Amino acid sequence: MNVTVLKFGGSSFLHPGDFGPIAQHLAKRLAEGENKIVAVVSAMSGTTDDLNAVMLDVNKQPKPSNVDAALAIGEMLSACLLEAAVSGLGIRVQSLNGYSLGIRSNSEFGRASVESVDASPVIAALQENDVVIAAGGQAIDQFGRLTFLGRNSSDLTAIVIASMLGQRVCEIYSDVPGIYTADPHLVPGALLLPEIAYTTIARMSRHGAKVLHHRAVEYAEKHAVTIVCKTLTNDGAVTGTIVGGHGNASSVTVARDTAVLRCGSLAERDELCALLDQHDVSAVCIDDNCGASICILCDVDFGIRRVALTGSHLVSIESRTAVTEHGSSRLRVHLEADYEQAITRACQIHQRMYPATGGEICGRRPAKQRSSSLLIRANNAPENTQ
Ligand SMILES: Nc1ncnc2c1ncn2[C@@H]1O[C@H](COP(=O)(O)OP(=O)(O)O)[C@@H](O)[C@H]1O
Ligand SMILES: N[C@@H](CC(=O)OP(=O)(O)O)C(=O)O
Repeated sequence: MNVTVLKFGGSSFLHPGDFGPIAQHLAKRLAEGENKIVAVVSAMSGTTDDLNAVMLDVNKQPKPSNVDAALAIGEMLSACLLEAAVSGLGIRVQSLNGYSLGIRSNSEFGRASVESVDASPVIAALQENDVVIAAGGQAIDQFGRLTFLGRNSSDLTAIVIASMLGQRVCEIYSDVPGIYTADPHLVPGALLLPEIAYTTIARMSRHGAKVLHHRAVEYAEKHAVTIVCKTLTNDGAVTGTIVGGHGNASSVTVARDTAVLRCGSLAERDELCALLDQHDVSAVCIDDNCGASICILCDVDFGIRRVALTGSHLVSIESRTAVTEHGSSRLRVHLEADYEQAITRACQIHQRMYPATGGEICGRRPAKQRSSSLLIRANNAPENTQ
């Protein structure tokens, strides 16, 4: 069966009124001759954070399984709303969520990993309908409990579905047309990359380029799915970047709210680094005059929970923004306590990499942390410098 698989992220759903234009885009694609469509959706912008905050209002230490079930509601709602918008156009449509999608994960709540897939529920839904909407970022474990695949993981759901349906391409829509040499909302001179290799964007993503989820990219590479990054404009869909086997460029990434864990000893730090690596949590080792530390770059809450389970006696946990230079042959990571300072540094690095892009005023997002900076050594980087 020839199926078009697309994903719309939370940045596509700022208001309930945003579901209508996306439904119309799907209708247009069908009218132009496409056979069947699966549209994967994320929670509306801000919803996952809101759901998390509500949980914490009720219980400061909720059970991880409880949190996963609550967070999945954001995507379930988006799926229902897009289904409503599509059915309003007279199109046969059905929405599916983690309970009915056929994606099975392990039970690592908070950031579960996909273990197996069964395409038959999606295929059955496609036989009865022209459009199937899938709630992203969720699965069930072996006991039928809902699991959350991690922040920004709807990309992963889209790639998993494309692969399980035997499709070679997956379209990912966002508020930006594709992948740039830096976050275009923060660095004005950022350049759009027409193509990029899986490994390059996966590494950028692990260091904060949330435009694509690293696990989605890695799954796509393993299952030979080409990712086409797009954005929907008033004049239709625009393609920005093709993610496949080729394409490399220097870039700068910014990861906000990373966690710096100060450890009691070097040996403890190295053990914890190995543990995080084993659980596929991106982290870098830090050697500075404050002692031995680790910086967890993404899946931060999940990573901290894994560390806590070891009973390690951490000296402290601090929040930092990590700015990473992805050069042609090495990575260089800088930690900043002040977010604005981090953006300024990202702009300076980018300008050094691409002098022709000029020195426009950097993008600004509200400052959060007090100022200070650390220079670190990356455990998973070709070179660790300051
Ligand atoms: N290198 C980069 N290229 C493009 N966008 C980036 C990059 N780094 C960070 N971003 C950010 O990623 C955002 C898109 O990701 P996200 O907000 O998760 O979108 P969605 O909700 O559509 O999944 C962009 O708005 C941009 O600010
Ligand atoms: N619940 C996810 C939704 C998601 O995947 O986000 P997006 O597709 O907007 O990056 C999150 O906010 O983490």
